[in-house]
Amino acid sequence: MSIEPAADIAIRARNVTLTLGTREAPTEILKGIDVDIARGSSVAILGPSGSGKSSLMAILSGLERASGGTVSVAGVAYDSLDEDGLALARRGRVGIVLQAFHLLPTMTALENVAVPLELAGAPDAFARAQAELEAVGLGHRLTHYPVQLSGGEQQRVAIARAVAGRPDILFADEPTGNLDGTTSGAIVELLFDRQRAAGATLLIITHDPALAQRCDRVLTMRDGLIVSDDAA
Ligand SMILES: Nc1ncnc2c1ncn2[C@@H]1O[C@H](COP(=O)(O)OP(=O)(O)OP(=O)(O)O)[C@@H](O)[C@H]1O
Repeated sequence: MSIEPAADIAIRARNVTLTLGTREAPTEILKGIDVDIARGSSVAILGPSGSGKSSLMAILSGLERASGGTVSVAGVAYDSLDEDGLALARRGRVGIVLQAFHLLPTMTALENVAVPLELAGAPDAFARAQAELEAVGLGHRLTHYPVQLSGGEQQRVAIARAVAGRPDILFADEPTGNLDGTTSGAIVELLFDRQRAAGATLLIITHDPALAQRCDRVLTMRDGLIVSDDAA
């Protein structure tokens, strides 16, 4: 079955399932997700703890393999059971921001942004990384190590790293979960700002209704399914 989506669709999922646990005692985490995400849109995923939000994002961002179904991300259509497809998705044009920042502790802020660019073959990796860090207000923290940065500053580095590769799609899993209220607000503004600058599609998991209202569309998950789909 071809799932090649129209050019205005950034993400297409069809009957995506995830089953974990043992053969004797399988647990259905995702029970058949169907969704199309429009290119350039911002979409929030809400839902109670354990409803499958992070699992869905892990599959759509290429970090995890689905048990069944098909996915097309950033123009790469693949069968989610197919290793080659997964490798393609990983090389695809996606950026990821996670709650726990996930910076490499032995690298400076500049290196954390530049090294992935270099590994991706960008010729001007350090210059681009510096420009991205300046864009997130960290031009004065280039040589600082993560341990020397505040939580908000670390998340800014993570956002700079995610957008530096000029992704078609930006995934954010509770990007403000480890930050205080004031810092959260600033990080959210920054994320939307960088999304617009990159012209990227933004998929964001949040427990914050105010943040969800900032998005074009809100999906709510419950028990492994999308149970509501609203324009915000
Ligand atoms: N590797 C795993 N093995 C077994 N169960 C898992 C595994 N990863 C996740 N789960 C289970 O899958 C369910 C969905 O988890 P997931 O992290 O996707 O939910 P979530 O909606 O993102 O929750 P939260 O808001 O708490 O982050 C949970 O019940 C979780 O315990």
